[in-house]
Amino acid sequence: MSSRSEKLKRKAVDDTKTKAKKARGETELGDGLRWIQHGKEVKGACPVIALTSDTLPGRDKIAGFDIDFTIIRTQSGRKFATGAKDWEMWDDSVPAKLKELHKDGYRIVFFTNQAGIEKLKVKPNEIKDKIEAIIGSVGIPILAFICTGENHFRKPSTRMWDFMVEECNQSVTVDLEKCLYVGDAAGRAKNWAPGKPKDFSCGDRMFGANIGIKFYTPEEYFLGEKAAPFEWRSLNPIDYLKKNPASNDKEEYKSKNQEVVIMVGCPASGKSSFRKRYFEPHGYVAVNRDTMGTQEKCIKAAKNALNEGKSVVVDNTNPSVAAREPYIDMAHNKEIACRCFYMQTPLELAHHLNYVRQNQTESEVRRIPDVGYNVYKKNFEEPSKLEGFSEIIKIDFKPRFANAKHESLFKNWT
Ligand SMILES: Nc1ncnc2c1ncn2[C@@H]1O[C@H](COP(=O)(O)OP(=O)(O)OP(=O)(O)O)[C@@H](O)[C@H]1O
Repeated sequence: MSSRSEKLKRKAVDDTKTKAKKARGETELGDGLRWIQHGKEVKGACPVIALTSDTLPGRDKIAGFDIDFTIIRTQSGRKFATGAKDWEMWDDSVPAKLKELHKDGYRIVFFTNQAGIEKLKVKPNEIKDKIEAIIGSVGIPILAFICTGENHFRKPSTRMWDFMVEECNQSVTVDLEKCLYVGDAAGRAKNWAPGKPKDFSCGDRMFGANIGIKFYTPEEYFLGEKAAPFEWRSLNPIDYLKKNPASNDKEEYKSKNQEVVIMVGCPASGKSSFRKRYFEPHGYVAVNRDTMGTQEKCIKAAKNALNEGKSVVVDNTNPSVAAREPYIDMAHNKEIACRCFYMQTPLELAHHLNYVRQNQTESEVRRIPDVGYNVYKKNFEEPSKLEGFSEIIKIDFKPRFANAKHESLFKNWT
């Protein structure tokens, strides 16, 4: 056989082996590195794709890095890469610095939010190929965790980190004091350095803070620049709790007489928690569109409960006069009182609670998107006694925690 046909044959065998490896989720990188999927699938997509290894020994020191505009930048100069090959090192110093960390006993780990995958704007293979190429070019084993959408694992949630230390570090305990995280989403304002644009978010800095490890921007870490000023851009949960310590009040809101209670408040302002705490234990029947499906079903359920002599609590956002009217009419027809409980939870806090709730749930239930808040704002009409309420009671938010996990999630930046 000619040497050319031998070469072709060898290449065909190699290609088949590579294909088989790829089909098994394995890479050409060695060290047992292979791609896995993690988390419950939603609409056919897994929330996390991860490059992990069962054979690499675990390490107690983790150096975490965001990828885009931290480890690499686009070669094209665009904001978003035009393909798997559109990248170059963010700075020439990056590979040497990563190698040095590796030599010093750190496990290098990439954590990247890639919501473009869920939006079908970017293919998982494009990101995977890019990560493999980066690792190949640095020449050390690196783990990688890709969050594929706006799900529970998205930074600044610590879930990708938790999964990495709990299940991908060969049971070696991580020493947070020695760990660090580097990312460009650091909350810096426009012109934080001459001509620099505003950071698109503060998510990387929050991610580091939520884990409880040191955080650096790429400029600080790779170029040795001084720390630039920044803003968190959302509720400061620790400060909030200092100013508003958790309460364990014994307030009572129930009525001795049959009545209709209408809750009013934006998404995640705490309405359901409130009615579960103060009304349901006293036999009030809750009607709620999220669980019942439609307004018609809520109205029917409310009528039935009232006819059985029970009190009813309408636990919807109820922003408008029109949304509240059918329930006020029901109360008037029955000649019973109708009270309005109007949540005063500030919007920024409700947004925070929206994320707390997402992180509390093990299921795939996600936070209410911004559009839910916009619809509420658009339809909002301040509740008034002229609508027929016997009383309007404004409820200030008081933190109360069901358990330690709830409290610790509340303390996370979101
Ligand atoms: N007083 C509180 N202290 C601490 N956390 C709270 C409190 N009230 C509610 N939360 C948390 O805030 C999140 C949202 O609360 P809840 O589901 O009660 O809001 P909601 O107004 O009923 O939301 P939606 O309108 O979307 O149904 C939950 O994670 C809940 O645990």
